[in-house]
Amino acid sequence: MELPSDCQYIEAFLDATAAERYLREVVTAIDYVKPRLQYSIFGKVVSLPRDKAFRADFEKDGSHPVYRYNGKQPPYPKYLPMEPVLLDLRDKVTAATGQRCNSCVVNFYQKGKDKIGYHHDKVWDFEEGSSVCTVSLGECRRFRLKRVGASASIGLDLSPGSLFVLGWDTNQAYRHAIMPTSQDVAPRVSLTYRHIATRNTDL
Ligand SMILES: O=C(O)CCC(=O)C(=O)O
Ligand SMILES: [Fe+2]
Repeated sequence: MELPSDCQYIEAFLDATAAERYLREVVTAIDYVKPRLQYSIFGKVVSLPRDKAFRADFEKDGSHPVYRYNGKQPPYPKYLPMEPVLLDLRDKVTAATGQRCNSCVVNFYQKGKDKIGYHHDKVWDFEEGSSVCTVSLGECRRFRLKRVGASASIGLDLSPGSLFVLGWDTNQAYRHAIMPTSQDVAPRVSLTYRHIATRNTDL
């Protein structure tokens, strides 16, 4: 199925050997926020169905971008500087797409039931007009894009070593999701690179 024109799927962004090597490096380097983050829905507090880690470029004075994905108010997530493996992939992403990226949220989908429900990325902290660039590693999982108000969706299997670019307009007009699966699958890691304008020192 055809993707919207501001999106791009580069299946062989990394070759298979590089994808495996980066997966091992990311698994070794990244500690996720523990316990799993929680959110409230209809008055009930539940854990997110995946693990997350927040990384960004830090200045010498310790200031850094913050992406408040969960609401405009503090507290915002705890950020750490990007590890060398994340910097390395960030540079490859920018070389392939032209998109500058100063932050990376790592998502870890350990089991098939781990997922992300349909959502728009919150853009209040984004550089206006920027795209979200996602590198997938590990298990291949089904991504879906669904136009607001539509029932049909576009499905895409995000394979290890692929790069998906979600354009600004598509993020507004469509919601996106990673579907759960009842199959017994290996873990998947996604590196979601963004260019964030808000800094912790602005808040
Ligand atoms: O894991 C993915 O590929 C998508 C993650 C996502 O949509 C997000 O972190 O906002
Ligand atoms: Fe998203």
